[in-house]
Amino acid sequence: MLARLGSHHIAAVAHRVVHGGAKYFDPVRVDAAVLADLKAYIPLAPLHQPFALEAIEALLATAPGLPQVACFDTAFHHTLPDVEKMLPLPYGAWERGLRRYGFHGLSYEFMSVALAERYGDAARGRTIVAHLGSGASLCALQGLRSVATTMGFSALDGLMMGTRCGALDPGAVLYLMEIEKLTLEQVGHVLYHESGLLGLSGVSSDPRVLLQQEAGNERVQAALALYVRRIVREIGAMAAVLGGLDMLVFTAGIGEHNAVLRERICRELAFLGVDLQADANATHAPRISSAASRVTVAVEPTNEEWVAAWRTASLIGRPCH
Ligand SMILES: Nc1ncnc2c1ncn2[C@@H]1O[C@H](COP(=O)(O)OP(=O)(O)O)[C@@H](O)[C@H]1O
Ligand SMILES: CC(=O)OP(=O)(O)O
Ligand SMILES: [Mg+2]
Repeated sequence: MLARLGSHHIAAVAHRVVHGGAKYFDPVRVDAAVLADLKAYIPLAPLHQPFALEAIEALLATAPGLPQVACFDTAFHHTLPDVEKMLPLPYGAWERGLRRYGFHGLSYEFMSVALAERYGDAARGRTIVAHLGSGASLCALQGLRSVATTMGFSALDGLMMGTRCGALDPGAVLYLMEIEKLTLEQVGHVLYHESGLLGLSGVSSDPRVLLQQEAGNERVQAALALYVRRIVREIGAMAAVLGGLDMLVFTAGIGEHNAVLRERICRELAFLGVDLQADANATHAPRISSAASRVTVAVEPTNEEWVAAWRTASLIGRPCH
């Protein structure tokens, strides 16, 4: 990487760090003490946290003077009201930091900038952003701030994902461990790596592959149907929290590129006043709702790296281009 940059001066390195725990919200310059804190959150985000921290640690060793800034996926959801943050566990859990943090915050922060630019005040109302990538979540925004989100304490909660289960009855986890005798490690592997689209279909975590094999494969059909159903259910829940819906935005790999799944999701949302314009949806146009739709439906490419770079530049006092 350094060789590729040649003679360019590096002012700082921005990192997307998925979990900032209860301590870190604003971007922070990472030193050995901060790194040690962030390592404590590895069990809360095992698919993400270790890899970001590995990169930071390697650079701390090779270029100790180079500012490195951690930008947190959890930060954007700092505005959630307590009623969304709290988990219905014994109160001590809340005091120990067991609560809904929410993720994909860099993506939602990007949306708060991009949607305001493209739609002005129309984006400041009751908006739901669907970040559908390998991981997937929804964020309900009011005045472009997060008021509800589907991911929780870890990036396992909420929507069904490529290999992650999403929201699951905790009783199922107890059953897997107590009756089926899975160890803690095995159950973690099932929930993070062997569930979701891959687990149900037995074919792939990628909807592109599943859509190709759907005809004649009942497990693939079931996986896609549940994937869509979970999104529809959660959009209904978010709309209830918002008291209605003005704008629905699709982003990330699947949200930006998969017109078939967008169509299947939106078809179930007619009761909210969602109506797609088929050609606009097929070509991934910025606005894919029909003129008659009561809800503006948008496709907006995300850019988490831009947010991390922008935040890092602000922290170290350099302009960001
Ligand atoms: N051109 C495309 N057409 C359809 N789906 C796509 C395309 N590009 C990416 N995807 C989908 O995006 C998903 C990955 O999303 P992405 O946001 O890149 O995830 P992550 O950042 O978590 O790796 C893949 O499952 C794939 O189905
Ligand atoms: C937090 C998370 O799930 O991120 P990703 O979608 O990139 O896996
Ligand atoms: Mg992503």
